[in-house]
Amino acid sequence: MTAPSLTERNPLGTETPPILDVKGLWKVFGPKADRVVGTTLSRAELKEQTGCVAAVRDVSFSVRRGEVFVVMGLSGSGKSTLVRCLTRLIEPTAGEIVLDGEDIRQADEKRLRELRRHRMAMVFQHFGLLPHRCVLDNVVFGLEIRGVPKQDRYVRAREVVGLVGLTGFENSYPDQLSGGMQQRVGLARALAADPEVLLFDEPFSALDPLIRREMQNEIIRLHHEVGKTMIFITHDLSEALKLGDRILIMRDGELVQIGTPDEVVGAPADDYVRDFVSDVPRSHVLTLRWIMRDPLPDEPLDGPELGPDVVIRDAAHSVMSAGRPVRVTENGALLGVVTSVEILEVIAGGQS
Ligand SMILES: Nc1ncnc2c1ncn2[C@@H]1O[C@H](COP(=O)(O)OP(=O)(O)OP(=O)(O)O)[C@@H](O)[C@H]1O
Repeated sequence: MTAPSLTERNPLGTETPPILDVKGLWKVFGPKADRVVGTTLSRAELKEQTGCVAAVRDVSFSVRRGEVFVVMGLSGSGKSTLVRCLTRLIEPTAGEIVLDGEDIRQADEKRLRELRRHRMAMVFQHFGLLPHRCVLDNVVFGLEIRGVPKQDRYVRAREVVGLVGLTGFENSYPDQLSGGMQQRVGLARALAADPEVLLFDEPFSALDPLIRREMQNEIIRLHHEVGKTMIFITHDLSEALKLGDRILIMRDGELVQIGTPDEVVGAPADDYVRDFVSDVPRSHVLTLRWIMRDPLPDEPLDGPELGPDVVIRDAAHSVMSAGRPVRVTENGALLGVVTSVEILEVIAGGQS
């Protein structure tokens, strides 16, 4: 399938300014790492000839303000290294990282600590909650180390505890909470400092599937409420498709594709991505924009209207029962039509 043009279908609008710009980022582990930057050797050749591992190879991307940006790839593809390089928890070997105008690579240690506390906060898989402190005090602790004045700490802590759905549990201790609830405390702690960007490193991979789903929904709800920019690492495609406004797919340290969920599923960049997405029900991810066509000369154009970004599955009932072409319109303009034929091709054509 051919991807609809980016400007047409970018839900956040291409005009949304980036909050984070990464250009030509490399992280090489091993001796004389900087000499390896720019190499075209394969992973095995590099290891054999230099003893180095290029965990991140020439990766460039921008994250837009307010988007959920997912970094996805198999184990060892370089996701954690990439995201840790953003705040220099791992020192990059080469490249540029600019956060809202600030050159992160120029920051000294003191500035880096401030950045990690106030601008780009990381939410880890293990939140490291303090067992002898109750929920509220765990969140307050996060504010304490960020230097928030004492009188403001409890007000803010109560606010974010409410935001993550833990009202009533303020005085509980971590060992009295389920895994999912402990995650919420960690989340509250990160949110309390109100950083511009939240970085999540596989935060839910240790949770059982039901709680995991609950936490994913929680992230979506929180994102709606606070609209914060989030960079989210996962190796789970369904999680990436569910949460991501855009997904960056990595393989062996390299960027393979950046795209919205429907672009990744509808127009995979190569066989690696195609393989990744082969089990995804296309009708659950692709939108009408992908299947609409020009109206035929004699087709009636008085059918119902739907927007181009309606997911095919959600449109199926209306289109199938319309009895005439459904018009796909945007801002009053007719973009194309969809009939049950196009819907059935996706659902029944071996690509549903
Ligand atoms: N400190 C290190 N020294 C040497 N090699 C490293 C180091 N840290 C990571 N690597 C290597 O870099 C590559 C990328 O690792 P990274 O942990 O970033 O991948 P990942 O996609 O996050 O994987 P996972 O999901 O398993 O955490 C791997 O080959 C790994 O072995």
